[in-house]
Order: sequence, then structure tokens, then C-alpha cells
Amino acid sequence: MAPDRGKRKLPPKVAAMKARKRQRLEENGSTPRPPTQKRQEDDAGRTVKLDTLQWKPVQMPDRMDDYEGFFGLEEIDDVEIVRDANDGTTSYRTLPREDGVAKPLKEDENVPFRRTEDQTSNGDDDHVEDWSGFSDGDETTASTQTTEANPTRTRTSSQTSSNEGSSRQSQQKLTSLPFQNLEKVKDDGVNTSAWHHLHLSAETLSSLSQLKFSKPTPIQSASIPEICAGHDLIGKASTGSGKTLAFAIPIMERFLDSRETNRQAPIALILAPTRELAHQLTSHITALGSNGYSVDPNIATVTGGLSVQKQQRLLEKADIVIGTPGRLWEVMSDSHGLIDKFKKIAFLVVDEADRLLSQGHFKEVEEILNALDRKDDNSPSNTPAKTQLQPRQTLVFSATFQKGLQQKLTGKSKPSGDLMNGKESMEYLLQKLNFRSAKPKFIDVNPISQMASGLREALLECAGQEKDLYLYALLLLHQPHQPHQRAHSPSQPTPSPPRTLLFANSIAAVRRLTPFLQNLQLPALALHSHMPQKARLRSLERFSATTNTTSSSGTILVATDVAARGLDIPGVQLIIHYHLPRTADAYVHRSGRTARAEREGASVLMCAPEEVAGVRRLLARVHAGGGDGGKRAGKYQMRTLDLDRRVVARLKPRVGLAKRLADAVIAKEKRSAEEEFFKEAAEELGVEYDSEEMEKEGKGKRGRGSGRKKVEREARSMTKGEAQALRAELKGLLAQRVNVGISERYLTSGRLDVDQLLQGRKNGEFLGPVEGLGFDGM
Ligand SMILES: Nc1ncnc2c1ncn2[C@@H]1O[C@H](COP(=O)(O)OP(=O)(O)OP(=O)(O)O)[C@@H](O)[C@H]1O
Repeated sequence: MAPDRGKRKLPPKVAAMKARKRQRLEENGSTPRPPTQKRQEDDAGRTVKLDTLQWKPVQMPDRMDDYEGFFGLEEIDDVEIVRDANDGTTSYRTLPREDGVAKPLKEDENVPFRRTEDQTSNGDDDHVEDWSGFSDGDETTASTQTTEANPTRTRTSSQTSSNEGSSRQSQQKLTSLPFQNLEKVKDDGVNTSAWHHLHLSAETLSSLSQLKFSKPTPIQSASIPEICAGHDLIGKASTGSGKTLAFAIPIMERFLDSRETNRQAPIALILAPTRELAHQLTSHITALGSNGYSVDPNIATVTGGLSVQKQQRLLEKADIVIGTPGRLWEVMSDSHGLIDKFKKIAFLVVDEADRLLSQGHFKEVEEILNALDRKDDNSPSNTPAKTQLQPRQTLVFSATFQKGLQQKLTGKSKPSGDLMNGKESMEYLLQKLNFRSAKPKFIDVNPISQMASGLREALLECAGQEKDLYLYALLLLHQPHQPHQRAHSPSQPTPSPPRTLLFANSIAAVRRLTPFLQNLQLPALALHSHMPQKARLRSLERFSATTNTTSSSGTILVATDVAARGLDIPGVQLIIHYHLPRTADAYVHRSGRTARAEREGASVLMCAPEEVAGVRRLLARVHAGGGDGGKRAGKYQMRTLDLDRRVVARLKPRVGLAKRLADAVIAKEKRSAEEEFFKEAAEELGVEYDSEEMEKEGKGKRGRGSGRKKVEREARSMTKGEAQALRAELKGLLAQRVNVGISERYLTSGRLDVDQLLQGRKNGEFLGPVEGLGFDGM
């Protein structure tokens, strides 16, 4: 008998192993023994009859409350269902217990051919990180749930729960992300008279004063009165323009009003597309709530990581709930009474709404919205859900609402009509959300462009095989602009070191580029959604640390689009799009990680010559906003960043060595992950794993990907000695100066040397003319 695993498609290599095994057995005239038979013989479990078991009644979860004719459910623990592999009959077996606790099935017993995390992303250069990977319902690595900017004053849900071990630790780490302005300020704060026309409470004003926000931003000025007056609202404003406080301040005002009432439900439910953004929202709202208020709100952050049961407990006392849709829906749907509580919230906030509501991305958002809108049994049965008055206000924010921005940026596909204008965006959202008023307020403070005003943009044209070389040149060019070169008084807060965010389209590319840059002595860190949650937090924390002016800390973050939306990291001055963003909205949001809060920054799009025309066309449309049917689109011309090709060419030897070393490490890691996988698969099948035989088989294959495989094989075969020799050679090259030609200046490897080299330089003297991007101003 074998446990029921259903049919799965075997990976080709495993299928080949299986076929070889069958062939050998047929040749020997023996019959294969089902692979799980041995395990069953060894198993101490006992076959039992169903009706002899101690069934326990199950309390029905909220999501079942609409199921008519469903009377109840009972459950039983510690029983495995097994199916006879030959005749398909089913029986039940008790699981052996250790210390009175049932021994769970090993993970791989349930999913024999599931690939491990590393295998998934190492194995495939085309592996693309899409938004389904950002929703974290299925991620179970260590995580966080609530953050505190001020642990002594802020009540957070996590404090109600004990014994949270490492999760608590990572939560505290996350809290230290320096959202600079929002750190608790101990001095007297700033004058807030510019806020007075918004009629906010003294406590909110005091908090704003301490946070040193002397005046509201335009989106805050426009939205806060409408929200406080009870309207639903759709708010559009460029990246980094303060949308978080535009909805957080009214929520805090309502929190103050409701303090005396016996409120049974959270005030607000805030949805965000990524874990990082959910935690950042928590951090911003916590900082607001813990600076000027006599009682702080209880904030629960619900993202993947902690057990669902723990998060359900945390939610019981929450005033404000912030979460990613996957985990939030899991927690809501498996709980008792939580959905009913959430139906009473005063605010539903959908941050980055265009992404959260876009087709096919977050099905859990729809589940949550449907659950919130579901009719109560005692509501008039003939009232359709759409027309019922919702007790809550719905607030929707993003920098981009145009559906057209989600079209591909490659220029290969024809733009599908005009970008949506404000009216159409509103209609789209009206279809998706159950607003309580027929016409929510639509506030668009940047109708023409969604790009921040302090952003400078440029194209860097280079062929695909030279991308790494040009990337290195660009990073060297950017490195020297250290803030310590600027006058800085000791009474001012420490300025952030310059940071660069490098975006790539696939996890595999992030994995390759990070060691490549590190080999070139550039301080690079990785961030993608297949990293364990702790490593994700560590990368962000190191990248964001306020005083990382030494070369050992990261000032370059190599990331997938998991970092594209909403992240507010001080000091990000340069965005590099190593790959073309797939969609125009991704371009807007990636570029929006710099030039925030009226600061300046630059964005460089690396682009192959054949892609340039298409990209220019579409970016012109992005800049034209689309509200005029694209008539202004021709006006915007993105500048080109010219690097002196002769000088760039001199960097080739270093780049070549750094690449070979990075490829070798990646290929070896991939190999060991593959070996592990195939060994497990072979064990499962009861066959012998012969790595040499598999290697031979791989060599014989021709066709798509065989060139890459050859390179991988070569990289894998690099010996330790060869790697050491290459490292030594690279070290030597990095220590040498590179003649940069006409300027008679010399370029060396590390940041310090480059700093010295470039002191007093003028634009255009280093690596060719770069007039226009104004790197000096950064
Ligand atoms: N009134 C204000 N005065 C000065 N700074 C502010 C003010 N309001 C917010 N900020 C700061 O501006 C920065 C950007 O704010 P926020 O993250 O809310 O931008 P956003 O509009 O949500 O951006 P994105 O579209 O990228 O999500 C934050 O560092 C925040 O602390």
C-alpha cells in the first residue's frame, strides 16, 4: 500500500532514471517493488477502522457561514490515509507517536518531487519573479508581524503574545529600518501652523511637530479633509509624495474619537502588496501614533511567517490591521468571528491599489472584499450587496491608476489604446470595489506626470553581452558621490550615504549580479522573494542603515520588483534598471524609490540598441500622462547617457574575471542543489543515483539552452586552485589604475581610491561625458 499522492509530472531527469530502472529490471526479469513498500514495512503504524477512532467535533470557520445544508464536521488527529498502489483501495493507519505527540509526515513524503527553494530559482535563468511570489500566503519562513518605533510606549499586538522567539527578534530588527523622519524625536519639534486649516487634533499636531513635518504635502492637504468628512476616496499622487500619512492621519483622528467608546472591531484594515511594504506602513503609522498621543494604537501586522493561530490571537485586540492579502485571507477565513469583526471597520485602505486589484494578481483581495461585503443574515434579503450602505469608508491610493501602464514596456506589442484617464480609472475601481457612495472623491494631484519632480532619467544604450561591463562603469561613476564631501554641521542629522537600487527581472539575475559586483569590491546586497524572510530583512536593514559609510555595508541593493513598490529608504540616489521593466507602471514605481519627499535622484534604464525606439515612445506616453489621449506624448525625449566606450573597454579584464568567478560559484551551488534533489528523488524511487551517468546524459543533449548548459558545465568544473588564481589576478587588476585617457586621471577599484581620484572633478571628465544627469547634485 502507498500513501495517496495523486499524479504528478516527473521532472525529465527523474523520469529518465525511472525508465532506466524499469529497463534494468525487465532485463533481469524481476518486478519492481513499489518504492514506498519498504517504508511501510518499517513503519510502526497500525491499520485501523474509521468508526473505531475518537472523532472530535470541529467549530466551523467563518468562511463556511454561507454553506447551506452543511451540518457539521468532525476531525481526527494522527491518522494517515493510505491507498493500495495496486487495487486503489483506501485504509487508515495510526501514526507512531513520540512523547505523546504524533510524528508528522515528513514534508517530502507528501510532495515527493517538490523542488526546493534554491533549486527552483537556481535552475532557471528565465525564472521570473512575478507578483504571485509577493503575496505571501504560501511562504512559511520565519517572519514578523508587528513593529514598534517606540517599544516603551507603543502597544502592539505582539506584546499580548508570549513565546514568539525568533519571530519577535526579526520583528524588532525590522522596526529599526530607519524611516528617518519618522524616528521618535525628543526635541521640541517644528511649527505646525501650516497644518491648522486641516483642523486636526492637538495630539496629531504634536506628533507631526515632533516628526518635523512642518507642512502637509499636496496629497495630504487634498485628501485629509475629504476623508475626515466621511467620503470614500481615490487618491493619486506621484511616488514619495506622502500618501501614507494622507490616510494614516484620518485613521489616527478616528482612533482618538473612538477611545472612549466600547469599540468591538479594528478601526482600519490596510492592504499592501508586499511584506516589506506592510511592515513599512506599520512602522510609519506606529511612529505617528507613538509621538504625540496619550494612548497609542494597537497595530497588528499580518504577513507570512507566524502561525495563523498566533496571528488570529494578535488580531483580537488590534485597532489597526495591516496585511498582505495572502496571509490576511488565510487568517481571516480560518478564524471564528474575525470576518464579522472586520465588517465593522471604519476604514478599508487599499494601498498600491492598481497592483492589488489588477487582474489575476491577488485573488485573495477579492476574497477579502467579498467576505467584507457579504450580507448578514438579518439584513433585508432583497437588498443586493452592492447597494447596501457600508459602514466603512474605502480609501484607495497609488501613484499609477492607468490600466494602460500595465502594458509591456518592450515596445514590441502595440499600445492598446490610450492610457486610461481619470474617469476611466474611477470606473475601473468602481467595478472592483464596493464604495459606499456612488461617486467616491477622485483626487489626482499630478494629472500630467506620475514621476517625481526631482527625478532625472536617462537611457544607457548597450548591447546585451556588454551589460555587465556598462553596469560596472556606471556604478564606478556613481560611487564617488559620498555625502561626506558635502559640508555637514554636527547639529544636523547624519546624512544618509548614497544608495543605489539595481533592479533585475529575475531571481536568477539577482543571484548572479550580487556576487559579480562583490567580486569587483562593490558593496552589493540581494533582495528577492525566494530569500528566507530573515535574510530579506537583513538585506533591507543593512541597505537602509543610516551610517553605513564603510565599504563593508551595502550601498547597492540588487533586487527584483519585490522592492519596486512603496519602499521608502532614505538616501537612495540612483535607480538602475538592469533589465527593462516589464510594464510602464513598474518603471514608474521602480524609479520612484528615489527622488522622494522633494529630494533629487536619478534613474538609468539600460537598454539594447534595438529596444531604444520602442522604449522612448512608451516612456514619452508615461510622461504625457495619457489624459489627453497621448497628444503630448511626442514632447518628452529621454536623454542618453554617453559613457566613453574606449574607457569602458579598459574595464573589460576585471569584469571578465569577476563574471567567471561569480558564474563558477552559482554553477557549483546549482549543481549541489540539483544533486541533492536528484538523490532524494532516486531514494524515493528506490533507484541508485549515478551523478556521472546523469552528467553524460546532459552532455549529449542539443537544442535550446544547451549553450548555457555548456557554460555552466565549464563554470562548474573550475577547481579551487583555478578560482584562487583568478581571484589573485582580479585583485591585482583592481589594485592597478586604469588610464582614463584625455583627462589624464586614473581609475582604481575601491571606493576610497575613486573618491580621491574624483575630488574636484568636473562633469564629463570621468568615463566620458555625462552632462545632464547631474550626478554631482546628488
Ligand atoms: N508632510 C510631510 N512633510 C515632509 N515629509 C513627509 C511628509 N509626509 C510624508 N513625508 C515623508 O515622505 C516620504 C514618502 O512618503 P510615503 O512613503 O508616504 O510616500 P508615497 O506617496 O506613499 O510613495 P509611494 O508611491 O512610493 O508608495 C516618507 O519618508 C515620509 O516620511
